[in-house]
This record gives sequence, structure tokens and C-alpha cells, in this order.
Amino acid sequence: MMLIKGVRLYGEGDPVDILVRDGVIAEIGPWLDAASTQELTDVEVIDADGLVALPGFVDLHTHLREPGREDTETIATGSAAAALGGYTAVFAMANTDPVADNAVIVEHVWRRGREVGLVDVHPVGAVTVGLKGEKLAELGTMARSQANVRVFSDDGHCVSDPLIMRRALEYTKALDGVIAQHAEEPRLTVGAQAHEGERAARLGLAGWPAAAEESIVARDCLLAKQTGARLHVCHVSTAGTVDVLRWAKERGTKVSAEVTPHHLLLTDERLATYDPVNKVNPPLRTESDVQVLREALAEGIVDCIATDHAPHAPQDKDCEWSAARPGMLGLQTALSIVVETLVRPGLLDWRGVARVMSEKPAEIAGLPDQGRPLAVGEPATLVLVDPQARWTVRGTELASIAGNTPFEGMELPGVVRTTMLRGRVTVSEGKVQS
Ligand SMILES: NC(=O)N[C@@H](CC(=O)O)C(=O)O
Ligand SMILES: [Zn+2]
Ligand SMILES: [Zn+2]
Repeated sequence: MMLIKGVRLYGEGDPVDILVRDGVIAEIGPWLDAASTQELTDVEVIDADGLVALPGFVDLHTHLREPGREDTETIATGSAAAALGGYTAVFAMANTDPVADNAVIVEHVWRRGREVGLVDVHPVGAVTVGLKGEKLAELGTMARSQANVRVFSDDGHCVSDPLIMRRALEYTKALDGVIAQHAEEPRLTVGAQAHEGERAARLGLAGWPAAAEESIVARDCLLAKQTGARLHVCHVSTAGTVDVLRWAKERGTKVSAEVTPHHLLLTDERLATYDPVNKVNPPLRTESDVQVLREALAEGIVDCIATDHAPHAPQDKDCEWSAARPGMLGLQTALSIVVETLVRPGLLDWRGVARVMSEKPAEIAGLPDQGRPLAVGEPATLVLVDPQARWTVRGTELASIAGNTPFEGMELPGVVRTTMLRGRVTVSEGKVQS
């Protein structure tokens, strides 16, 4: 049994105590004092004075690199990074080696996640065999496997053939799943290295036009509307995509979208140093894109935050710009970037943080026991955040094996103190409890 003392639910109202019994929130009350808890033996008390309680975060977009690149991240190290970031569930992308395009691989990832036990690891199934975009993978077999796959994605690649995309949407509709699309028209991004615009031109980097993203999002929204299937747009990066999403939602399309913390804070101004730590797909865009993305998230046109946590080895990152792999770490810095870019400027309150980091992603993925309200009878799957504290990001101190964080050296607001998964403390005082 556990007693969380003096915490503010969603950062609202007066502090309360939360009694956790058998993995469930058993009581919430103003000062469950000694008298009412005296007869309870074995009560572990967590002093949460000044902290904010939120439902555990859910990341729809994580790269865990196992199997295949365990030199950069494993299910164990990625789970630790997730728990430290306040996450209680993550979706592990399919672009592993071998690709997660069949029941054997997704069950392996699912089982390994359970063994580690720090967060619920849900494998994402590939849409096409080998992420090649040519032939549909066995979506039904993955859905019916122990891993119970409902989110399918070729992330890293775009399902660019419209006929394959249409079929995939039809199949996932029948499976009650969703396709998460990496929206990139490959014919428009051949050799692309940076956001197409003035800065890329000046730096001599081949451009990735906004239309490469927006044209696929528009096409997919039309296909989703026509098939009645659910579409999720990965890592939205441009203001134009927000316009397309607004239009599609207004006409009743079942479309949801995510934005990454790095696209909410960083711009292509960063590229001036040619430091590949800033190289990512889709590329960092402009100040006005960043502003529009922040507002779209606050308004709900963009539904949620997803990290696109993408660990890479030093030899794949510390090299010349054009040879470096795209991607950045995100799990342990996500909350702080959300506080910095949305909470502090007044675009989102803590209720809103719960919505974009927990409730919405759980709903999009169809998870019944994540993103639940902090209420009696609900699972004790939650995070305690210190809203006042600040910390300095050091890549070498993060739990990931790789250290490719673009936020190196930044002092950021918001510290995760405790993470709890169904009553089990996975992180305490900022330390993983294994
Ligand atoms: N975001 C990235 O730049 N890289 C991702 C793939 C992806 O999300 O497209 C990766 O797997 O490294
Ligand atoms: Zn992607
Ligand atoms: Zn990704």
C-alpha cells in the first residue's frame, strides 16, 4: 500500500492524498491523516509536497532499436528512459532489424517489454513487408498475436503508393486499428538534407519542401475519409499540414496527429553550425511553423505529443552532415520541452498536458488502461512532477545508450520525481527502480 501525500491533481485545487492499494487508486482525500491510515500496515509514504500528479504519459512514437541496433538502445534502456521521462506506455516503431512486419518479431518485442516491466511496450507493426512499400505485411496476424497490434506504421519510410495506402487503411479499419503515416512524398525529397528555404539555400543543403509532407497528408486524409478508416499523422512539422488537418477534421475525417517536442522548440536556424545532432526527419522548420504548431496543439488540431525518440550511435551521428543519420533522443526531455514551449507561455495548463501527453495518445492507440482519469477505482498509473524544479540536460547522463540530444546543456523546467505503473513505482526521486 502507498500513500502519496500532499499532491495537486492536474495542478488544480488544494493538495490531496492518494491511497494506492493493489495497483488501484483506492482513496483520494484531503489529508488522509494518521487516524484514517493508522490501522493500515505496510504503508509506504511518498511525500509529494509541491508536486503535480498527472496520468502516466503515453508515447505513440518511440524507436527502441531492438532487435538489430542494441549498441544504440535496447528495450531495457529505452524503457528506463521512458519511465524517467514520466511515461508508462510506449509504442516501439517497426523499423528494427529485422523489421517488425510479422507476429514473431512483434511478440518478441512485446514479451521483452513485459520482462523489463518498466513501461508497457507496445510494438508497432510494419504496414508493408520489410518497409519496402510494395506488399502489405500480415496485419491481421500481428493484430491477432499476443502483442495485439493495433498501430501500424512504416515510419522512417512513407507508404507512398496510394493504392497500397488505400488497402492498408481498409485492412486496419476491419482490425479496428490505425495507420501512423510518416508523411513524405519521396519524389520530392530525393537527396533532401534540410527544410527547403532561405537557410538551406545559404548553407548549400538540398531542400525538403513543406509540400512533400503536406501533399501526402492531404492525399491520406482523402483516402481515410473515403474508406472510413482511421489515420494518424506522425511528426507534423509545417504550418501547411495544420491547415490540411483543420480542413480534414472539419469535414469529419477520422484523422489524428502528433507533434514532437523538437519541432515545438527548434528551428532550421540551428543548422548554421552543420552539427548533425540537429539533423532529423522531417527537418527542423521555421519560427513561424513552430508558432503555428504550438497553437495547433493547444487548440486540438494537432492531438498529441510524440517523442520520435531516435537513438543513433556516435559513428552514425558525429560525421559530416550529409552522411549522418537523422533523428534525436526525446523520451527524457519531452515533458520539460512541453513545459518550456506550452505551459510557461500560457498555451496549456496541466490539464492540457495530461490531454496531449497521456489521454489523447491512449485514445488514439485504443489503450483501455492508460490515460485514465486520476480518480478512485482507476489504475494507479501516474507521474508526479515538480513544476518548479529545473535541470540541465547532459546526453551522457541520460538512460539511453546513445547520447544524441539536441538539448545538450540546456537548463529546462519541470522534473519527473516519481512514475508509477499500476501501483508499481518504476521511478522514485528521479531514479529507476528495477
Ligand atoms: N525521425 C528520424 O529522423 N529518424 C527516425 C525515423 C523517422 O521517424 O522517420 C529513425 O528511426 O531514426
Ligand atoms: Zn518518421
Ligand atoms: Zn520515427
